[in-house]
Amino acid sequence: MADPIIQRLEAIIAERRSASSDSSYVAKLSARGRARIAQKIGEEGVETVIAAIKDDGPGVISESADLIFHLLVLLADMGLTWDQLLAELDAREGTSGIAEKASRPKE
Ligand SMILES: N=c1c2ncn([C@@H]3O[C@H](COP(=O)(O)OP(=O)(O)OP(=O)(O)O)[C@@H](O)[C@H]3O)c2ncn1[C@@H]1O[C@H](COP(=O)(O)O)[C@@H](O)[C@H]1O
Repeated sequence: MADPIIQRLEAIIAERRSASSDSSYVAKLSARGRARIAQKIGEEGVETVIAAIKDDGPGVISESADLIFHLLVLLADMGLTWDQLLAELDAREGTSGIAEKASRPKE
């Protein structure tokens, strides 16, 4: 079960997706389409990497929060949930990382 803050954010994002783009960042970003949402995840990921390389702990926390927020916006756009993501992690628990990689579908 998702953490309460994640549950609240999922509910807020679901509600804000259909708000006015003038008053809501979620609505504005969602209106720009899935490719733009996905691009934001890439941008926030790069900003997290840069903060990590600079050994900037508060920066990593802040950029990671942006990253998770934008991931939630993407999941909502695709009709997916954080609980599904947690279930995937849960299914991997206790397996070796090497074995897990070998069991993944080939890309
Ligand atoms: N957690 C967040 C959150 N984290 C980051 N952001 C926004 O994400 C953006 C990231 O900054 P960037 O500089 O990369 O992007 P930008 O220049 O603003 O926008 P782009 O044109 O580049 O896409 C900023 O505008 C932040 O305000 C967030 N916006 C909203 N939320 C949550 O979503 C809720 C609903 O927000 P609204 O949709 O605005 O009502 C809020 O109450 C918050 O709880």
